[in-house]
Amino acid sequence: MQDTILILDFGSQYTQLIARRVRELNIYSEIHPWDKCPEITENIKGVILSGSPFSVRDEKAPNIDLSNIKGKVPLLGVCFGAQYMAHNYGGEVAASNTREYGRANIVEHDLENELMQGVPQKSQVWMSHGDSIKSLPNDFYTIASTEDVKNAAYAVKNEKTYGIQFHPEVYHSTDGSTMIYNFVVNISGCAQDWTPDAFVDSTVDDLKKKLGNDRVILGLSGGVDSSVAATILHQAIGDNLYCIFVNNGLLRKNEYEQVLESYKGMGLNVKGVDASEQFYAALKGLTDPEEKRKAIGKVFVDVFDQESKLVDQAKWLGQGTIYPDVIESVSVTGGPSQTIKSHHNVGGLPDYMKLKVVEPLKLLFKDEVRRVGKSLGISPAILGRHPFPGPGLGIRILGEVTADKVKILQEVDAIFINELKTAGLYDEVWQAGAIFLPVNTVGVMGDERTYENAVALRAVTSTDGMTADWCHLPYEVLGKISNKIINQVKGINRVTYDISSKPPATIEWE
Ligand SMILES: Nc1ncnc2c1ncn2[C@@H]1O[C@H](COP(=O)(O)OP(=O)(O)OP(=O)(O)O)[C@@H](O)[C@H]1O
Ligand SMILES: O=c1[nH]c(=O)c2[nH+]cn([C@@H]3O[C@H](COP(=O)(O)O)[C@@H](O)[C@H]3O)c2[nH]1
Ligand SMILES: NC(=O)CC[C@H](N)C(=O)O
Ligand SMILES: [Mg+2]
Repeated sequence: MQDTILILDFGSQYTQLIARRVRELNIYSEIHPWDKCPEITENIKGVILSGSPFSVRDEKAPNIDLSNIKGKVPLLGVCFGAQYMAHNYGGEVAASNTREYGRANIVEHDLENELMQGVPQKSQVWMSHGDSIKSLPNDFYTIASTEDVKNAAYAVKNEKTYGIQFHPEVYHSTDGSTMIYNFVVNISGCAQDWTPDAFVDSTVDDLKKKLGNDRVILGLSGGVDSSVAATILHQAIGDNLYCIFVNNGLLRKNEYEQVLESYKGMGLNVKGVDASEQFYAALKGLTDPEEKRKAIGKVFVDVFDQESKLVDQAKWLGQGTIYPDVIESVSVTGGPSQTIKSHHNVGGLPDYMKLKVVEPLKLLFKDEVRRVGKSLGISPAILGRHPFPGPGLGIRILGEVTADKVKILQEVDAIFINELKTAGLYDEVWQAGAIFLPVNTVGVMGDERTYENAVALRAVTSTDGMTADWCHLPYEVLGKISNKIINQVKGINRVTYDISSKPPATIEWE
C-alpha cells in the first residue's frame, strides 16, 4: 500500500495547495472533508489539518474527534488546524488585536526541533488569520515566534504533534516546503516513491485486475486528459479499448483530421465520427448560452450511445476525470455552490446505457497528468496543448451558431494560434482562442464602406483554470495578428482584445 498523507479539510482556500506541496515531494496525499475522515489505515503515515474560514470560537466551527489520530500518527495543524488543537486541549485562542494578513518573519525558532530543521533565521512566512493562540496547553511548547505572534509554531512533548499558525503551503512562505518536507519525510517517514513511472506501473496493474477481458469505450477529444487516460488504459487492456472521437462541427480548423492523424502513431484503436450536422441541427435557433450547452451535451450523449451499441459487449466507459473534478471540499456557505456554467462532459450518460465508469486519472492534478503523459511517451505536441472546452467553438460564437460562422471563427482562431506559436508565446499562454461577436461594425477597406462582424481575442495565464489573468501580449504581436485577421478573413473588419481577469469574468464568454 502506498504511503499516504491524509489532509483533513476544514474549508481553507489553500487545502489543495497543501496536497500539491506534499505531492511535489513524490509522496501521495489525499484530501477528505473533516467530517468524513476515513479510517486511519497503516499506510496513512501522517495527518495534516487544514486552515478554515471559521474561528474555533464559533459555535458552528468544525469539531472533530482526534482521539484516533493525535499521539498515534504524526499530526500537523495548519492555522485553524493549529488553533483547533490548542483550543481543544486546554490552551486559549482569542481574537488578535490586529488581524494579521501577509508577510511576517520568524524572529526566533527552536533550531533543534525536527519540524524546524534547515529553516534559516528571519525566514519569511505568510499569515492569514484573525485569531491567535494566546496560551498553549500544558504539554505544548513554542518552537517559532514572529514579531507579533508568540506561538507561531508549536510542538507537543513526547508526541509527533505540531501546529503552525502561518501557511507553510503558500509560495510566499519561503521555507514552508522545508517544514512540510520535515513533517512528511523525517517525522512521518514517508518514502518518496510516488513518481509518474510508479503511478503508471501500479495503475496499469490495477486496471488489468479490474477490467480483465472487458471492453471499454472512451470519448477521446484530442485534449490532454482523455489522451493520457486512453494511453494508460491501452497499456492495460490493448485493443479492448475503443476510442471514439466525435467531430461536433465545433472543433478548431482541421482539428478533426489532425487529431485522428496524430493518434495513428500511438497504436490506439480510434474511430472518428463526423456528427457535425446533428450538432448544427440541434443548435439551430438557440441563442441562450445554457440552452446551447445543454443541446451540445445532449447530442454528444446520443452520438455516444449510438456508437457504443456498435461495440459488442462494452461494459465500461473510460473517462479522463482528474482530481480537481472529484475533490469534495468543505462548502463553507453550506449547500451546493451555484451553477455558473453547465460543463459539458460525456460523463453525464443516461442510466439506460448501463456502463460502469473507469477513471484512471481521478487522483491527479493537471500538471501531474502531463508528467504521467510524458512518462507514457505521449508527444509534447499533445501534452502541451491548451485546454479546449468540449462544446468548442459553440460557446465562442455568441448568439446562434451556424456552419458559416464556425468557418469564419476557425480561420480567425487559426491565425491567432499560429501567430502565438511563431512568436514563441504559445507555451507561455495557458489558453487562447477567439470569440465571434454578434455585432456588426462599420469599417473602410479600399475606400469602400464595410459593415461586418467583430471578433475578440482571449489569451489567459492560469494554473488550473479556476482563476486567470489576461495575458500581457506584446503590442507588436497583437498588431500583427489583428492585421492578418482583417486582411485574410472575409467577414471580419474589427479585432478587439479581452483584458478581463477571472474572477470577475470567466475564461469562456458563454
Ligand atoms: N470531440 C469529442 N469527442 C469525444 N469525446 C469528447 C470530445 N470532447 C470532449 N470529449 C470528452 O469529454 C471529456 C471532457 O473534456 P475536457 O475538455 O474537460 O477534457 P480533455 O479534452 O480530455 O482535456 P483538456 O482539458 O486538456 O481539453 C473528455 O475527456 C472526453 O472524454
Ligand atoms: O470540457 C469542458 N466543457 C465545458 O463545458 C467547458 N466550459 C468551459 N471549459 C473550460 O474550463 C475552463 C474554465 O472556463 P470558464 O472560466 O469559462 O468557466 C477553461 O479552460 C474552459 O475552456 C469547459 N471545458
Ligand atoms: N487561515 C485560517 O485557518 C484562519 C483561521 C481562523 N479563521 C482565523 O482567522 O484565525
Ligand atoms: Mg478538451
